[in-house]
Amino acid sequence: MANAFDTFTLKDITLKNRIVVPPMCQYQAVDGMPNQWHEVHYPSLARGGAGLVIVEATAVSPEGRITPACLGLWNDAQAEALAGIAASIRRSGAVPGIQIGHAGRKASAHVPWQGDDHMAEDDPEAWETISPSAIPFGANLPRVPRAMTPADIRRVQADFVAAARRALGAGFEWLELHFAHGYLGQSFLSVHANKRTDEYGGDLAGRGRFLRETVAAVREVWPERLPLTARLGVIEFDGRDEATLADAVSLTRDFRSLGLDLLDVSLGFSTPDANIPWGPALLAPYAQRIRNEAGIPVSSAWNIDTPELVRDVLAREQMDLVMLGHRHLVNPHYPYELARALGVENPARTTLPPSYAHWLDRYRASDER
Ligand SMILES: C=C(C(=O)O)c1ccccc1
Repeated sequence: MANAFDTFTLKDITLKNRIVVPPMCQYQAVDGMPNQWHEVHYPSLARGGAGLVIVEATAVSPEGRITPACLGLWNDAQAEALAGIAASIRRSGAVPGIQIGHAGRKASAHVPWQGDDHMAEDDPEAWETISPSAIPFGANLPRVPRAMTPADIRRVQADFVAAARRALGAGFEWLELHFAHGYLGQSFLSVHANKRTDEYGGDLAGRGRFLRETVAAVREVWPERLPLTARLGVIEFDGRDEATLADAVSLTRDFRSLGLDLLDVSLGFSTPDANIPWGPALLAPYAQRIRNEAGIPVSSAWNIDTPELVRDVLAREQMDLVMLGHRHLVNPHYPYELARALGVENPARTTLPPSYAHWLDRYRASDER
């Protein structure tokens, strides 16, 4: 039975605890390049005590960005700049991870606080969107994407492989393929987005082919000794959940046989009509099902909002790693708060750098006397 401050070893990487800062888009990049925003954001989070910090969705090509302000890993200059981010995460005490992805039909959008919607097709900043089929997401993202040709599929898969190579060269030690949240990978799996009649559509074997092939191709270049993971929407809350979950278990078994080391269990977000039952640790039961039925370690996120929920999802073996995004944005030192709440001895020394722990231990706060 694991607890939040147990170590976790996957291949040659050992995390000092089960706490993960999940990828959370910052929408602060220019031409895919990180800048001072990211140079402050990531080490600040890493200093807080999490075992793993995963850099936000980083596009494998310019058209794979969600917005013009998304990070990219399609050229060497971006890789070089991201190497500095990886090093700063490691220097700050966490393992550096990165999520690479392609936004598919959700691409070419304004940043959330500027509309969160598709840019007009004649907007000079906009670009063509692609997807398995010419079916729009709808709602705030109504643009009809171009249906991908086999050549597009091969090109995008090659872009994932090139980005993985660059991530390795940049010093990242944990790679997550973004196959969730209605982006390109999820769209291939989704019956809402994929109506192809060729080998990349139809039954699960067809709808899963892009994802399986991409896992296999990236595994070829990502060293066996480093964790290769994927974030997958295992449920859509669209009225066909049992079918989606069964597909997700089957596909995850395939991923495992292709060399995937862990699945990051998330939501599909493939349709604007989803009826998501937001609530405490809402995905934990589905994470447990994937963990048990696919026989693979899992992480998961979404409303694991209290120390008691963190304690319980690990104690119940519903997941191996907890992804605490909201809590870290509110308090980058959340692991300290978690350690105190869970009764960990010496919470400051357990979670924070000596420069902080020294003061907290020597001059205790009035509520700690
Ligand atoms: C920007 C997102 C990402 O990178 O996955 C996202 C999108 C929808 C829900 C949560 C997160």
